[in-house]
Amino acid sequence: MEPLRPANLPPLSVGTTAGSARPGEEAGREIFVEISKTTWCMKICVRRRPCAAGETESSNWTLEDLKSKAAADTVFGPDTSQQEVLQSILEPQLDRFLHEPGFSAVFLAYGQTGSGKTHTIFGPPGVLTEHDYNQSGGSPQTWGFFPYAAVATLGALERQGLLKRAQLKVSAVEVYLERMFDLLNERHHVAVPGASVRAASNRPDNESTKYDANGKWLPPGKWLGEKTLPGISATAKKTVIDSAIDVVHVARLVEATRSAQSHALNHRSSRSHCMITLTLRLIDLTGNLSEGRLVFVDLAGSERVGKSGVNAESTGGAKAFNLPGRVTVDIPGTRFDEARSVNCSLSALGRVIAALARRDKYVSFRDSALTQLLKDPLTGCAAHVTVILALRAEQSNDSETQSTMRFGTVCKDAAGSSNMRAKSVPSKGRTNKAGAAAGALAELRKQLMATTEEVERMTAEGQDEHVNPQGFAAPTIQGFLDNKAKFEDAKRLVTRLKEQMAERRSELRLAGGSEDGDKRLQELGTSLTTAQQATFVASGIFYRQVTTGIWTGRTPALQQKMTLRDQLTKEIAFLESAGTA
Ligand SMILES: Nc1ncnc2c1ncn2[C@@H]1O[C@H](COP(=O)(O)OP(=O)(O)OP(=O)(O)O)[C@@H](O)[C@H]1O
Repeated sequence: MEPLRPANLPPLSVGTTAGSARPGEEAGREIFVEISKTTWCMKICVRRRPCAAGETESSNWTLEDLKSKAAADTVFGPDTSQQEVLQSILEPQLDRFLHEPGFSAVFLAYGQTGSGKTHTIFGPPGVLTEHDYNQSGGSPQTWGFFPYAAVATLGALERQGLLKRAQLKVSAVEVYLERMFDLLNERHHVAVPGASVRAASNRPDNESTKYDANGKWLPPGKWLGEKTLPGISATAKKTVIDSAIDVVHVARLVEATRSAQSHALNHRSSRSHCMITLTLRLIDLTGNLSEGRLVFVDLAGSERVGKSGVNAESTGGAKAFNLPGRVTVDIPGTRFDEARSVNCSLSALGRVIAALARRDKYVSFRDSALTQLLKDPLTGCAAHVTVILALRAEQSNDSETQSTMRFGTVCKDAAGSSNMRAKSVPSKGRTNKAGAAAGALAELRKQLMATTEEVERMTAEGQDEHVNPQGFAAPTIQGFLDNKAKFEDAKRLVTRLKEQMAERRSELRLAGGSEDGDKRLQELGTSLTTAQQATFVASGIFYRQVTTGIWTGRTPALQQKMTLRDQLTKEIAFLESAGTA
């Protein structure tokens, strides 16, 4: 594998991640330094985006005003490049992540719609491609926090010969209309006990709250007509990433599956909050296992519904792309509900942070799915939280700018009381309190054996997916199996074609060409339409056939056990390859 540390940035200031190993550095040693004490701290930074091409609107705000009003530690003006922001904000935390076992940091991008949150966390539209990566010979200068951090981490591990004893995993969860979805696992619903149900039912004024004929509360998924998703899991899937290309694929999958919508203020507006977690697990030379995390949160944009052209009659909720066969949401008022839901959850986040700042005994994390999701990263003992306040700051956005600044001051207050809280929040063992990897391995093997037995038992009981041949002629069964295979192939093809279109767009952009009239893009577009139609038809046939009783799906309980078995197997393989067997 090629060294992955981006060549176009100056060396990291600490440790061994830049260039070759330092004199005296022995592979695997320097990274395992002792940290005497971890603290919980919060930094605020303001990033003002430039006006879009063709816009000339002036602003009432100087950078100094912004800094003092938001109580910010750092301010970046419209001319600051992505690289400068990365170097100033991300790199110091990245250094610690790489050198202090168990170090955790959170980056929270907050701001009005279209202010540059996704730009900061992921990058501008269309840059997350293999093509861009290969052309730049490292992380492209435009890449955002998440892809840059992931690639830099892999590069550092490789240079230090630690790839065998380290594992980098990523998970991505979206909060959309108070429900959580796993973006790396076909948008399966991620259940966090009590979170979404309480959040919605506690708010009688919430437009998103609906009831059935008996007055029973209906979760949004039900009234949106969404199918029950198979395999609801308690936690999001963690995907192992081994190369820059894996990072590109993950980032693009997130981009493609996230709920997005075009409106007057942003043509690729994220209508959901998205949390990406990079987990680095390391086994040191004495066999101790540590786990550090970098958490990137791209919050959905707060919006004044009138400005974005959304009202109670607006139809067509966010489309989750890349989901062949999934029912598209198109319910009157859905976009309005989205805006309300986003604004409610951001208010809940503000209240939570304010309560933390006041050192309240009770902090209402359960007010929204977002705060439930952020509870762990925000209260972790080793968490270093950086809030990036993204701004448009032109005159017409004055009230949004004021409101973003207010969020900054709330966070700053919380930062002031952080030391107190750090003592009262118990550590979840993610600091350098490393467990012995060898002991963990023995425990995992025991768990694997028990889980495998469970899977076998449940399969023998008929809980795995199967065809029910009774009452069906052989050609009918064969027809069903053929269509099922066609459905799965078509889903894969749709995903591949979307990736190829993104690649082509990037090539054209780099070559300074236009997408209009590009033959290759048109061909891909036509193939995509055909593949989407095939998926739609096959999914219709599949679900109709399933209602005849010809096929029984796997039970969720067995699915969970099988997922657990796979995770345990991978985990054991990792520990064994790290030499702790
Ligand atoms: N600092 C910047 N420099 C150049 N372009 C930027 C900058 N910040 C944002 N943009 C551009 O502005 C547009 C909107 O940005 P982005 O999608 O990141 O906004 P957002 O805050 O995530 O909005 P939403 O909340 O609606 O999802 C994008 O095309 C993005 O590339």
